[in-house]
Formats: sequence, structure tokens, C-alpha cells
Amino acid sequence: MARIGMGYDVHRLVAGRDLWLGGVKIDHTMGLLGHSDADVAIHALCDALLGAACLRDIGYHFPDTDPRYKGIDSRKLLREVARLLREQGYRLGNCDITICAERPKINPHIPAMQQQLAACLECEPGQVSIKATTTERLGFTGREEGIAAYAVALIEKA
Ligand SMILES: Nc1ccn([C@@H]2O[C@H](COP(=O)(O)O)[C@@H](O)[C@H]2O)c(=O)n1
Ligand SMILES: C[C@@]1(CO)OP(=O)(O)OP(=O)(O)OC[C@H]1O
Repeated sequence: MARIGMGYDVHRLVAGRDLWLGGVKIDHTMGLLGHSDADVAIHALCDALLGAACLRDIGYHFPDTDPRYKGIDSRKLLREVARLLREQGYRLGNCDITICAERPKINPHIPAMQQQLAACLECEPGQVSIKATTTERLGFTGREEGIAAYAVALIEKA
């Protein structure tokens, strides 16, 4: 049986941090703040996958009070989520992520992000869709105070 899940995450943009999105380090004037590398796209995807399998959420599995996750590369968290799903007998059908950011331009980085995320999920890049939108300068994303990401995932029993 196929199951769907959705995820949403937000991180604040600050000076002096690297910007990691979809497992790719992007040159920018600001980066995202978090306990981990704050890769908001991966976090939304983790929650979509965990939600699809009814396995709680990212903060439940990797608490931001745990020093083991301080500064962690979110690709490691996604690999662990993929392992948890495999353990339950699930495989990914497809997933789709939307990144809401006024800047920087995400489009040039999408093929690299698909490669990175597919490697973590042990699937084909064509199963991992990534899109970007501005919010037309409206709201916290429009004011460049933060970046948000939405994700949906379809999984099925192998
Ligand atoms: N950070 C972003 C935002 C948008 N894009 C691409 O530009 C297109 C137009 O953006 P709108 O917000 O006006 O819809 C969008 O469809 C994306 O292809 C981007 O690369 N990076
Ligand atoms: C990823 C984790 C890891 O400790 O920390 P943060 O980078 O703060 O990210 P968040 O989206 O708040 O999810 C909580 C945590 O799981």
C-alpha cells in the first residue's frame, strides 16, 4: 500500500553561517541558523518521509538538545531516516520539495541537490523533485529573515 507524508521547516538566515540547501553548500552572504547545519530542505524531506511511515518527526529522532547532532551534516540525518524506512519495509516512490527563498537563485543548484539527496535515499535522481519560489518579497522569507521548505513524499511497502 502506498502512503504519503508532508513536511515543513523554517530556519533563520544570519550572517557568518554557511548556507546548506538540499545537501549542497551554496555561496551566499548569509547562512541558516540551527543546531545542525540547518539544511531546511533536507529537514522538510525527513519529516515528509517520517510522516509517510507514521514514524514521528526529525526532532523526535534527533533532538536539538543532543550534542551528537551539533553541527551535523543533515545528509547523515536523511540517510538515517532512509534506513528507518527500509527497516519498516518501505521504499520511496517519489518526493517533491519546494524551497521558499527570495535569494539566492536555487535553480542552478537543483541537479546537484537531486544527486545528493538521491545518494542518501539510495534512489534515482528522477525520484527527487526540487523546486524554488520567492514569496514576492512578502513575509519572513520575502524579507530574507529566513528560508522555508515544504516537502511531500510517497512511499510503498517493498
Ligand atoms: N530562490 C529562488 C526563487 C525562485 N527561483 C526560480 O525563479 C522562478 C520564479 O520565481 P517566482 O517566485 O517569481 O515564482 C521560480 O519558478 C524558480 O524557477 C529560483 O531559482 N530561486
Ligand atoms: C535537525 C535538528 C538536529 O538536532 O536540529 P536543527 O538544526 O535545529 O533543525 P530543526 O529543523 O529545528 O530540527 C530539529 C533537530 O532534529
